[in-house]
Amino acid sequence: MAVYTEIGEDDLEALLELYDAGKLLSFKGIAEGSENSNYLLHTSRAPYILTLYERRVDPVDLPFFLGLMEHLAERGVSCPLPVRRRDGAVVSEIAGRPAALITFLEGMWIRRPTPQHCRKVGEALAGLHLAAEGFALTRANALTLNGWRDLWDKARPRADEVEPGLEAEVEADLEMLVRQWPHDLPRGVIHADLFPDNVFFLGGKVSGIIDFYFACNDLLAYDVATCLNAWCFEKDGSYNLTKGSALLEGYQSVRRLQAEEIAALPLLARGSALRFMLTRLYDWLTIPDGALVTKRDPMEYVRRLRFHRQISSPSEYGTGIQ
Ligand SMILES: Nc1ncnc2c1ncn2[C@@H]1O[C@H](COP(=O)(O)OP(=O)(O)OP(=O)(O)O)[C@@H](O)[C@H]1O
Ligand SMILES: N[C@@H](CCO)C(=O)O
Repeated sequence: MAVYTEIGEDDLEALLELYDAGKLLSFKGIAEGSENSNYLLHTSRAPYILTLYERRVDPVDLPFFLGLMEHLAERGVSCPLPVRRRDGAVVSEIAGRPAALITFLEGMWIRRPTPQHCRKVGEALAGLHLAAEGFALTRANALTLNGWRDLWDKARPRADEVEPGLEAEVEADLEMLVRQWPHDLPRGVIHADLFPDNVFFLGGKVSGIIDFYFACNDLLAYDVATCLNAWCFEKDGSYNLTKGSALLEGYQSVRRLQAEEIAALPLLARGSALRFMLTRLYDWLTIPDGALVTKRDPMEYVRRLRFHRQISSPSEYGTGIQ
């Protein structure tokens, strides 16, 4: 459940007065998600999503996130479009939180992705990378090497509560990644959180990409690695080579990966697994039990880390390179 901030009908009606978005008919909090509060609104004009930005979103970054959605939508990516107020602004305030009204996208996210879904998400990711070219604003990735270290410093003293030995294991990974992290690969705007719950499908096609609130400028292949982690592992923790290969083929049918990017995949996938393990671990240790937020299991990503550690060739992800 992710409704951290409750809003009242009067406040919402007053907020809608600022927009040309019709009169409020109904609204309800959306249970899914974990980062921000989301409401589904029905107005006399259309359905909309109202997002209230919570803990991990720095309001300074909102022009980047919302501007990126506008840039991508103009270039044919199906993503929410921020609704401008009558005065031209896109960021409002409600219940003391910064908030934006965005368009509603049709579709459902896929609980059990097939190789065909993985291929489609690969294509969509590459399409997003190409469409983002030329976006004027930039944002550094707050959740790369330094950000990992900051999170780890906070979580580390209690890591062994989650599994004995985890502290030493993660510390060794982090040190290795800092030493070996690639810096010279192609860069651009990345989504940085393209998990199944952020991709809507309709009739077997990608109908929309949402949740750009970790987007930033970083290595394009790192986004591919994040998708391999998020889409191509089974519930039992095993890697599905057919899915991995489909995702990579889908991506490369739109944007070819350079040999250096392919060679770096094991390291990038390991870094990406560490990144999601760390945010999950931090939340696991800090969000009180009983809060209206679904806590995601850090151990799922510890197991991904262990998998990537024993990879000896990128072909084990399905790249087709021996
Ligand atoms: N533009 C949209 N159109 C339709 N539904 C949306 C839209 N934006 C958000 N939603 C709904 O709200 C839910 C949560 O949104 P979102 O993933 O952005 O939240 P979050 O808290 O940032 O989640 P996450 O944990 O993935 O970071 C989605 O699963 C979807 O059901
Ligand atoms: N997609 C993230 C949550 C939002 O950042 C995870 O599964 O840990």
